[in-house]
Amino acid sequence: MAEQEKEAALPPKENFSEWYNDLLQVAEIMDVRYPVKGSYVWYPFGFSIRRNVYGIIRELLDKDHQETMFPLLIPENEFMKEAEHIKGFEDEVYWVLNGGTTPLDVKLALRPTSETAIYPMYRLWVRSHADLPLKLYQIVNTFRYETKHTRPLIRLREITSFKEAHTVHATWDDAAAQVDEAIRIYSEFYRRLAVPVLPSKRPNWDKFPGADYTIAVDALMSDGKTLQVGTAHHLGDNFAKTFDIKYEDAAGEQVYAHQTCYGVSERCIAALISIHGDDKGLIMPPEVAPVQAVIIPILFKKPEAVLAACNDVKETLEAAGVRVTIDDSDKRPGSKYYKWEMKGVPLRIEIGPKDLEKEAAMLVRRDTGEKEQVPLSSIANEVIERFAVIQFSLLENAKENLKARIFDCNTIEEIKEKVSEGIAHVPWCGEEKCGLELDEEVGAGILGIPTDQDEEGNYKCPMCGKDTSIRVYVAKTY
Ligand SMILES: Nc1ncnc2c1ncn2[C@@H]1O[C@H](COS(=O)(=O)NC(=O)[C@@H](N)CS)[C@@H](O)[C@H]1O
Ligand SMILES: [Zn+2]
Repeated sequence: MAEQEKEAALPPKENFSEWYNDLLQVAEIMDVRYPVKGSYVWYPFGFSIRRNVYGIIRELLDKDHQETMFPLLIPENEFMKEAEHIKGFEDEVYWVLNGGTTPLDVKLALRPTSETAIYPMYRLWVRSHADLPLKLYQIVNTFRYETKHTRPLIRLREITSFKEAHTVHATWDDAAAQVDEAIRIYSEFYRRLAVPVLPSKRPNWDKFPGADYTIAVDALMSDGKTLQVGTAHHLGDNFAKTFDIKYEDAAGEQVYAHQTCYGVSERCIAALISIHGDDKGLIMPPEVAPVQAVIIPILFKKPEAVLAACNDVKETLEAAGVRVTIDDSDKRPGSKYYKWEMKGVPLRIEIGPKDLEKEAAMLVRRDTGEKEQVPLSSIANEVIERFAVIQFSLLENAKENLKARIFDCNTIEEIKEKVSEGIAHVPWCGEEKCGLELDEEVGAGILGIPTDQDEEGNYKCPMCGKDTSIRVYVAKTY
């Protein structure tokens, strides 16, 4: 990859939009110059982050799901079967009309999501309650003709990393338990990325087309807007009735199955970049960092001895499973620091003649800048311990920041003021009319009813004044 000729200056993070766009390029995560709107190119460095991040979601799902892959193209007759689903996607679906110069007799949809590709096959696969629960997932590209402003990793027309799980159950309750399990898996997935998320039940007007209800997890981005970073849908037996997915129960009756589906996309990477980065660039949680430690030789004296020590340290760390590199390029140390800080490498290891005299190395944390000299003899333990400390610190800081930016509000004025900084926690009577009017009034929408809705208090809906015991999150969103 062509090295950055000059050290491209990154705007300060408070200019979040410019900071985010420039960082994707300068840190070599995504190249946004591809000539199709809403389609972007992974640089190898960015793709390595994706591989590590999706390795975690696979680890969590593979405990009791199976990974598979369904076709990209969906025949129109299948796609058009589920009325609500079509209504939800008719403006977003791409169609293939020709094969070469031959018009197709059946139009083919590029999957915007795969219910209508998968469920005709589930109809063939599900026969008896012994086949249930069926829990499959795939990680594929999907296509949505987004008309809102497209943004790399956040709002794509080609979603390159769409992890969609589709499960089949004997009863509505079993499917409801699976939706809760999906949100638990997502909360654990995001904890591993040191990204705190808020699970909430979406209001009816914002649920997935064809679902009974939707529970989503939202992350608070550093500009105070929230990003929906995962969703789980209870599909009831709506799709089972449409696609005739039935099983024979213990009494020999044919029963329609109940289903769920749940998905995340590369927004998970947008969230970790946005939440952990700073003015110097990325800060990678160690578990997903393509390079976890970079060794910088300080070569003004005894260069051979220093380089030999650096290679020993690299071998020792590699043997301990650390992703480590030595930057022995002929750049001056300062520009090396700049490059690897930009790429968010969690730990820098400086080794020079003075360190050698003490048989030590200087460890520098990317997240805090803290420097500490450690003995070469225990470098692997010292490095691995610090990864755990960095992970804990990134998550705790992010949790504190989130907590500090959720504001209890009771009046429209308070809500208006607070949604420009973060999330308003607002009483709501539950009426759609009030919910939509609130959105109009304050320019921010109801995210949903927190799943950990603790107290049943008595509040007044800020729109209609009616007594209510529930409060919802309201925020400006991506
Ligand atoms: N245009 C987009 N670009 C990037 N990510 C997106 C886009 N649209 C949706 N997503 C992400 O994909 C997740 C799942 O999409 S969804 O429409 O909510 N749900 C489904 O498609 C269901 N079939 C579950 S997989 C969303 O929570 C959101 O995080
Ligand atoms: Zn109301």
